Amino acid sequence: MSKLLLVDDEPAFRRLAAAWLEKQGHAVVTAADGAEAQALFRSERPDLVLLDLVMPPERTPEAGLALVPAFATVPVVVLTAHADHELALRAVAAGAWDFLAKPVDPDLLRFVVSRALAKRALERELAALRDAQATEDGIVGTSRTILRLKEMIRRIAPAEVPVIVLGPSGSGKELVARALHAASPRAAAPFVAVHCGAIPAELLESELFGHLKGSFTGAHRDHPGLVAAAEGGTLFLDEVGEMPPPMQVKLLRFLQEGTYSPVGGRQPLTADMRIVSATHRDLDAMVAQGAFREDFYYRLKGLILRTPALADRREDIALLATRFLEEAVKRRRLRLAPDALAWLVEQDWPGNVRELRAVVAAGAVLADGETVTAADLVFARSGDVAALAPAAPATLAEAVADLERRMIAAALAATGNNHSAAARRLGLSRVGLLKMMTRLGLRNTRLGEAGDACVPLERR
Ligand SMILES: Nc1ncnc2c1ncn2[C@@H]1O[C@H](COP(=O)(O)OP(=O)(O)OP(=O)(O)O)[C@@H](O)[C@H]1O
Repeated sequence: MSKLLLVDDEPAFRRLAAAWLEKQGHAVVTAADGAEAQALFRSERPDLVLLDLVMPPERTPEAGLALVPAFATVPVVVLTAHADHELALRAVAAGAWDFLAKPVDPDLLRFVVSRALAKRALERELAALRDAQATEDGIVGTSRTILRLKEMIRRIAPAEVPVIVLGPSGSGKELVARALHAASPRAAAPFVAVHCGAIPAELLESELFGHLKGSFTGAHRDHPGLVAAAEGGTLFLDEVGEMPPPMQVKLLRFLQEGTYSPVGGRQPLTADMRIVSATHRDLDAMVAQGAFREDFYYRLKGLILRTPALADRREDIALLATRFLEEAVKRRRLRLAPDALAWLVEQDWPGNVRELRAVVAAGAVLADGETVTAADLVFARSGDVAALAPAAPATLAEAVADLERRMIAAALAATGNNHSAAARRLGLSRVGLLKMMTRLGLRNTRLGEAGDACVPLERR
C-alpha cells in the first residue's frame, strides 16, 4: 500500500480528498501547513506528496514553491488555482513531478496519483536492481547489449587469445579491457594501459620497449618501458588506430615472436602478456585505405567485443546516473529529481558514458539542497557559469566558495571530468584543484589514493 502526504490548509478539501484517495487503496496522512508537512515527511516517509502552494502563514506561491525541493526525493504533485499555468510550470522547474488545478477533478486526481506512484515504484525497482547487480567488473547496466557483453567477457577472459574492443569514445572500452584482465588467470599480474594516441610518435617506441642509458639525448639511465611493466599480465593498447605504421611493424614482431629490443639495445628481451586493444576508429576501413597494417590488425583481432553507444541503451542511463551521483557525493545525501532523470534519458550523449558521468558529477556540485534538478544538469552540461542563476550567499566567504564551486563544476563538465585539463582552465595546478575540491567538500579521496597515481599515462 502506498502512503500519500496531502498538504492543504482547507480542512474540507483535506477530508474529501483523503477519503477519495483512501478509497483507491492508499494510506493518507494530512498536514495543514509547511512546517507540519516537513515534520510528517520525515516521520512518515510517504511515497508521494500532494502540495497546495498557497498556505498559511505566508499565503504566497513563493513560500509554497520553496517547499518543493524539500520533498522532491519523492514525486511531488502541486495543487494550484485554476488556470495558474505559470505557477504550475515554475513548480515543475523547482522539481515537482506534476500539477493539478483546483477545484480538483477526482478522476484526474486518481490518474495523476497512480502515474506518480508508478514512477516511484520504478525508481525503487531501479534502486533494488542497482544493489543486486554484481559490480565486481564495474560495468553498470542491465540492457540486453550490456548483459551480453558481460557474458562474453566472462567466457573469453580465461582464454589467452587477443581481444580488440570496438566502440565509440567514452563507451567503456577501457572498462571492458580491465574487466577481461580482472577475470583472467593473469589478474594478479599488472594491467598496463598505453594510450597510443596521447604519446608522441617519436616517444612511443621508448615508452613501450624502454631504452638503454645513452641511447639518445636525455636518456640518463636505463628505462624498462611498459611492455616490461606488463610482464605476466595484460597490455592494453588504447586508441590502437592512432599507432604510427613503423611502430605497428615493431609491435607485430613482438606479437609474433614474443621478443623485443629496447631503444639502443641489441640483446632481444622476452616478455609474456595478453594483448587487449581498443579503438573508436573503423579499422577495416583503415586497412582498406592502407592506413593500418593488415597483418598487425589480424594479430590484434583474435576476438572482437563491442561497446554500445549510450544512445543505443537508454534504459541504462538512470542506473548509470544514479551510480555516478553516489560516487560523486560520498558525504552528502543527494538524489536526482524526477525531472533530472527524465532529462538525462532524453539526451543524445555524443561523449557516451564519460560525458554522462561528468555532467552528473558537475550537476551534483551545483545542486542546492538534497536534489539535483534538470536545471542543474543543463547548466552543468553547458559549462556556462555566466548562465547560472545568481546565488544569494550571506557572507563574502560563502560567496567566494559558491563561485569556486560553480567554476570548478563548469571546468570539470567542459573537460569531461579531467582534473588536469580542468585545473589548466582554471589557472590552477592539478594538486591545487584537488585540494580546493577537498576543501569545498567536492571529493573525499586523499591525494595519492584511488586512481590518482596508478595510471601510467594520463588520458588526454
Ligand atoms: N557500463 C559502464 N558502467 C560504469 N561506468 C562506465 C561504463 N562504461 C563507461 N563507464 C565509465 O565511463 C568513463 C569512460 O569509459 P572508458 O574510458 O572505459 O571509455 P573508452 O571507450 O575507453 O573511451 P575512449 O575511447 O575515449 O578511450 C569511465 O569513467 C568509465 O568508468
